Amino acid sequence: MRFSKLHASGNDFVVLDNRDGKVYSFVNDLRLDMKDFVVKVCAFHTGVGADGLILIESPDDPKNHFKWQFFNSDGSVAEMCGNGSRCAVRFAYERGIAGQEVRFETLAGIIKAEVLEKGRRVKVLLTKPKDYRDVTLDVKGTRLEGSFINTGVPHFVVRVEEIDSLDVVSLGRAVRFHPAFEPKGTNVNFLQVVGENKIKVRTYERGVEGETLACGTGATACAIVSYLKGWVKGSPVDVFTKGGDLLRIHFLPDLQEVYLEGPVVWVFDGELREELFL
Ligand SMILES: N[C@H](CCC[C@H](N)C(=O)O)C(=O)O
Repeated sequence: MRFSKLHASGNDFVVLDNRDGKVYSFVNDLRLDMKDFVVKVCAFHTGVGADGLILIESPDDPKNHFKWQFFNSDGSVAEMCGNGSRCAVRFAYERGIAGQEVRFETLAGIIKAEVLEKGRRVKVLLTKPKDYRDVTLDVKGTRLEGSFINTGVPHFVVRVEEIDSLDVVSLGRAVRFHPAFEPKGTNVNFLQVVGENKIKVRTYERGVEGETLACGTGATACAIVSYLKGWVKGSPVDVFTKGGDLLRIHFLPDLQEVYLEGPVVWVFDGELREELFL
């Protein structure tokens, strides 16, 4: 079973072309369910290793170039993924599934994207931010005065003065499973303002259950909350990620359009063998 490995600022994904349903046949023939398949493929050391897995499928509406199924590395399905979108768009562009302007179907709605620099950069029009509200939590003896916002998936965002020494995993896990966000939980983002229209972000990701090197919808959530709070002046906001890459968030003043832009790397192509699943 052919697969490709791509990463967007260190948020890494296994991408498979399932337009002919071959992945489902492969999984069924091995008497697996998709969750088992995803967990085994995304496992570091024993599998390929990735934060998530993306199936590229034929679109329901022929006006769109493709549909995707997005899975976190724990096998859970997420409505959207900003960095995963950038990888999926690069994959579709290079495989001739789409041209420079791309439209694809996700559980969060139709996502439009633009291929830049022959796919080495991708700019994605995300879903309109929604459900914005302030949220104060007491976790592990710490009061977190933050905000909640949905930028395709749910995000809790809190500003801190010093981000590098923060125990993101411990605090992140406590917030991710906090009753305030039941039943589906939330991604957890910490941001530090590091310049005019520049922020640094670290993210504990739902479904990866750990800190990732970048989170596209998380970076966007932090940029939008920073704008709404007046911590930055406006678009574009540069987001420095844990992995060191810079993501650029563009948006209209009324937030009717929000774009995530950044680099994409196509790492390698490979072949999944059945023995991985025995
Ligand atoms: N783990 C997220 C989905 C992926 C989000 C992140 N990788 C991004 O780039 O937006 C969730 O379950 O909400």
